[in-house]
Amino acid sequence: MATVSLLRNCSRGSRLLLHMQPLTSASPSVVSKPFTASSALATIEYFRARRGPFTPEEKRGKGHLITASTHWKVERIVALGMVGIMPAALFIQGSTMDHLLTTFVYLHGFWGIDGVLKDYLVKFVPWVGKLWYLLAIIGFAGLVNFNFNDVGVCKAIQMLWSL
Ligand code: HEM
Repeated sequence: MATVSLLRNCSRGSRLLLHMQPLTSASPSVVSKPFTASSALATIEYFRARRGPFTPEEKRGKGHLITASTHWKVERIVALGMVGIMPAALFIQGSTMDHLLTTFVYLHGFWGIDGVLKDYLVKFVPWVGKLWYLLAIIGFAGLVNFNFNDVGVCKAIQMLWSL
């Protein structure tokens, strides 16, 4: 269900970007309207992440992407995914599992630390988010490289445990 609504929001978002108009419905008039400053503002408003309160219409997906809540759902899907992937990695190994495990654990850890930094540190060190993004990109690239050009994370964890 969450995936369906995510896909629906993505397709709505891409249609919106194409026409630079807030999408109120699948009305054909949206396609013919010219690009104006107010429609650009409406587009920015549509994508702007905010914490609410949301109207019942917005909660049903009208006029706002509700990016923050979509992000919240994706975070939970990733965390739940790890509950299956971690034990599965004990039995099924290979490059697909290496990349799956890396992506899920890394995304979860990335968002977890990102949340902690935003909650407690950004107030005192405003640039810490940028530093975190940079470190995270370098770290993820390193893991992907390790998966492609070395034994991969599953085998590496196994080798660590057998020491
Ligand atoms: C199956 C394993 C795991 C599950 C189900 C899980 C689930 C969760 C959940 C539900 C939260 C709370 C999110 C929130 O309140 O916003 C969380 C937070 C967090 N997790 Fe995990 N997690 C798992 C493994 C891991 C691993 C392996 C790491 C390390 C890379 C990690 C790092 C974090 C961090 C840094 C936070 C944020 C803590 C905070 O906000 O104080 N988790 N996790």
